[in-house]
Amino acid sequence: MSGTILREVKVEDAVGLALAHDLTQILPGTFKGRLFRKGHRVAEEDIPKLKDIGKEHLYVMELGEGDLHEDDAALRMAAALGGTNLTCGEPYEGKVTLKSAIVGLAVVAKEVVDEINALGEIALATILDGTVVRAGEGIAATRAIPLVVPEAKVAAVEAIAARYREVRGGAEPLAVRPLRKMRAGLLTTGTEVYSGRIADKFGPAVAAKLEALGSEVAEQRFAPDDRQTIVNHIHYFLEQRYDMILVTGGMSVDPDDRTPGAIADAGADIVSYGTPMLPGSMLLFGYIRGVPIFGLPGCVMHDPYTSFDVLLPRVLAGEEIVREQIAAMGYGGLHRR
Ligand SMILES: Nc1nc2c(c(=O)[nH]1)N[C@H]1C(S)=C(S)[C@@H](COP(=O)(O)OP(=O)(O)OC[C@H]3O[C@@H](n4cnc5c(N)ncnc54)[C@H](O)[C@@H]3O)O[C@H]1N2
Ligand code: MOO
Repeated sequence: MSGTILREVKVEDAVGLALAHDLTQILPGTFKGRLFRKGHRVAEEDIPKLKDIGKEHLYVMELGEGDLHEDDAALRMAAALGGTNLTCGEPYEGKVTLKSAIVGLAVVAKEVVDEINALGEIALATILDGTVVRAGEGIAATRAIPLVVPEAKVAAVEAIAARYREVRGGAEPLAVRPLRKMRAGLLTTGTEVYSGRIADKFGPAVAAKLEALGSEVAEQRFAPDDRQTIVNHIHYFLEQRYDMILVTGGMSVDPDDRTPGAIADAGADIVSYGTPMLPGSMLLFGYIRGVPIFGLPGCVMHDPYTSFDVLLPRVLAGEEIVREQIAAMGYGGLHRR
């Protein structure tokens, strides 16, 4: 703080003065929020309420040159970081939240977050990169830790954000990518399903996962555990020009698990067979004539969060999936213990 004067005033003597910051009330289990807004002029009847939340003294503030109030610091940082499809809220208890305006895939540059938080005195908290967000959900929040911070700290945040944009050819440190509506061809393998021995549970589960993200299964077909039959169905889906091909079942180590071999025989470039995440370790991802193709293991049918649920939104957001990205899914990828 350079030149800022913070004077403590007894609440009894504060009548008529403007509050220097939002004041929070916490009633455990019932309420946590702003009781008084910054700038509110203290009235006689406020005194008991202030005492109830533990305030005996209030600050009267004269901001020095080169200093920023927590609200202004949080606003400037949010403005510097915010990108496409994000809206910036008003300061609340010294915090500004960047919220998604759409359903989409959150883009969060971890290196920017880490560099900013290493500065000290200011905080940037985000969700994880690649998370699916709904409209109105927060993806990041900025805040100054002390009530007043040097303006230079905030300028440093602005410089980090600007440098990232410059070095990455205009890429945004925080943004939300919209999800495309894709039409998928779904091939369900398994002689036990094809023959009618058991009812198909994979089709409805996969359709629900696609629909939840605004896409659809355009056509479902069934095949026994026969390599050439699976290849033929994949080629049929290519002729239909579906945006994505999904093949379920037969992904692990039994002699009847024909799917990975069939996907290769069909002519796919396999980005990865095997994904370091549980559930979903037997997932295969590749491209066939530019069309994304997945081999989906049994767990996708019954587990709500698998490697498919990580990769599907990325594909819908238009990302080109590369091997390194799949290899990096192992850290934090154990969800079935
Ligand atoms: N020794 C090992 N065992 C297993 C491994 C492994 O690496 N070594 N991997 C495990 C993982 S991970 C998974 S996931 C499962 C199953 O993977 P698959 O994709 O090969 O699944 P299937 O064998 O085809 O089927 C498993 C189970 O689910 C039933 N199923 C399949 N499709 C349908 C459908 N459309 N509707 C209803 N039920 C279906 C199928 O009848 C089997 O009972 O393997 C682990 N084991
Ligand atoms: O691929 Mo398994 O699907 O990890 O459970």
